[in-house]
Amino acid sequence: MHGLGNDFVIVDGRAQPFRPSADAIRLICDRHVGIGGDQLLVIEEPSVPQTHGRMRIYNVDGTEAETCLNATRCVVRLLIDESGRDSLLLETLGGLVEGSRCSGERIALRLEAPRWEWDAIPLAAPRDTLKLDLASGPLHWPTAVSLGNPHLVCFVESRDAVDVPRWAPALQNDPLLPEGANVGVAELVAPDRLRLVVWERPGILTRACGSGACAAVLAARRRGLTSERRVTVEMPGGLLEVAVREDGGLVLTGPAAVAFAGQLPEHLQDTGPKMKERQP
Ligand SMILES: N[C@@H](CCC[C@H](N)C(=O)O)C(=O)O
Repeated sequence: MHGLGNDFVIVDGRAQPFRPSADAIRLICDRHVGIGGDQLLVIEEPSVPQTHGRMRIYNVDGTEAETCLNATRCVVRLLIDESGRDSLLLETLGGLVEGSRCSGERIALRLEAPRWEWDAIPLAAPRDTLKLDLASGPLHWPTAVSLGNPHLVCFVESRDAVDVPRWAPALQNDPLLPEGANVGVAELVAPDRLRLVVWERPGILTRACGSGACAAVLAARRRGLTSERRVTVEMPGGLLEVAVREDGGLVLTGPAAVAFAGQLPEHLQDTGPKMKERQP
C-alpha cells in the first residue's frame, strides 16, 4: 500500500506471527531484489484492551521505528475494510492512534499531543527544542519535536533550492540525536500552506511523510510563523491536511491506497537471528 507514494509492504502477522530478521527486512524492502518499499509493517493481534490491532514498523535497514503515519492510515484502511467498522484504535510503539474513514481512500488519524521536551525527542543533552544550535549548509536552527518518532524541522526560503541528500544526513546523524531524526525541509508558502520534503531515518528521501507533515506544522506554529490550526502540507507525492485541536492533539487526513496483494515468498520469510525489538 502507499500513502502519497510513501510505500509499504504490509504483512498480516495475526494468524501466523511474523518476526523478521534484520536481513529479511532489508531484503523485503529492497526495490531490486525484494518487493520494495520505504518500510515494512507487520499487523499483530492487539496487546492493549479496547484496541483493534497492533502495528510494528521497520525501516529499510531493519531497525524499528515508533511511528509512521502514512503507514498507519494504510493499516487503518485495511482493518476498516476487513471489519466494516467506521473507526478503530491502533497500537503502535509511538502511542495509540484512532483512525476513521472520511470517504473512499481518505483516512483521518486522531493523534495524541506531540512531545517537545529534550529527553522525549530524545536529545543527548538538555537543549531548548525550539531552535537547536545545529547547521548543515542551508539547513540551520532546526526545531525538534517527537511524534513518537524524532523529527527536526528546518525552515528555508525555497524547499526546491535545497540539495537535501547533501545536507540533511549531517543533521540526522548529529551526536546530539542518539536515535537519529527524520529531517524535514519546509517552506511556508502561505499561513495555511507548507511545502515540505523529508529526509527520513535511516537516510532515504520519501515522497511523503505523515509524521514529518505534522512535525512541520507544529514547528511552524511554535516558531510563530503561522497561527493557523488547519494547514495543507504539499510534498512531492501530494497533499496532507493537518489540523491542530484545541487540546493540542492533531488530526492528520490523507489517502491510503492499495497497490497489490499477494503471498510473501518463502525465501523472504527469513528465520535467522531476530533483531532486538524496541520496548514501548
Ligand atoms: N514515513 C513515515 C515515517 C517512517 C518512520 C521514520 N523513517 C522513522 O524512522 O522515524 C510517516 O509517514 O510518518
